Amino acid sequence: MSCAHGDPEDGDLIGQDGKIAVPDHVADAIRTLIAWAGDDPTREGLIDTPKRVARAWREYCAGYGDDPAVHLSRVFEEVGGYDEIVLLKDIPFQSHCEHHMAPITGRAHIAYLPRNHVVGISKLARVLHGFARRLQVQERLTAEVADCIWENLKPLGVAVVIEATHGCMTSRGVRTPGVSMVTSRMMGVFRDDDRSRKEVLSLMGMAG
Ligand SMILES: Nc1nc2c(ncn2[C@@H]2O[C@H](COP(=O)(O)OP(=O)(O)OP(=O)(O)O)[C@@H](O)[C@H]2O)c(=O)[nH]1
Ligand SMILES: [Zn+2]
Repeated sequence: MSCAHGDPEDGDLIGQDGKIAVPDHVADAIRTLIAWAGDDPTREGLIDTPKRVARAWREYCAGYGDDPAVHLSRVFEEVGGYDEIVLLKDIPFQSHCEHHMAPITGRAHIAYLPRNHVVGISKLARVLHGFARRLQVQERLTAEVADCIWENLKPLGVAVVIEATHGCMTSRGVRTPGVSMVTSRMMGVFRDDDRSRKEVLSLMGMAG
């Protein structure tokens, strides 16, 4: 599948402008929402908005066309005997909550303890984005990233910590800006061994 970056997927029609053609029923749904929100979808500034919104949502949700495990299929074994933690820290990401389709904006720290091979470091961020570009809850996003690395790299340990703010809490509902949600998933040695967990949390800049 090809949609990791919001590119057209198989079966998408491409319009004369080279962009994904938006089906009428999708544009109609967005027009209905604009009218329900209180504006006039036929006024000049909003005429093309349904198409823009539809394409934006295809981009926000490009992860549905991505199989994150594929990013972990190429591994390197010549690492000079390196057998310590590998950590990718402070990876910014954007997702959308499945309850309100509001933005989730945050940072992830992803670590693993290699067994006998490593993966190209950018691939950890690709796995994160593959799951983040879907409708999510933060707990599931955290678990999916950790499970994907665990199952595909078969390392000795995986640790994923995500800190994020939820638009559905800041701009609506309880309207409480400035709070972040922290979730973590520890597997293998990071779950079973206190010292390993403390070490990885300390490398992540979190009190172990
Ligand atoms: N656990 C968890 N909750 C989330 C996440 N994203 C959004 N939520 C929460 O999902 C809940 C949905 O609650 P509901 O009572 O069904 O919906 P609501 O009436 O819109 O709730 P309010 O946001 O409190 O106005 C809210 O408390 C959100 O803050 C997430 O990633 N994880
Ligand atoms: Zn929400």
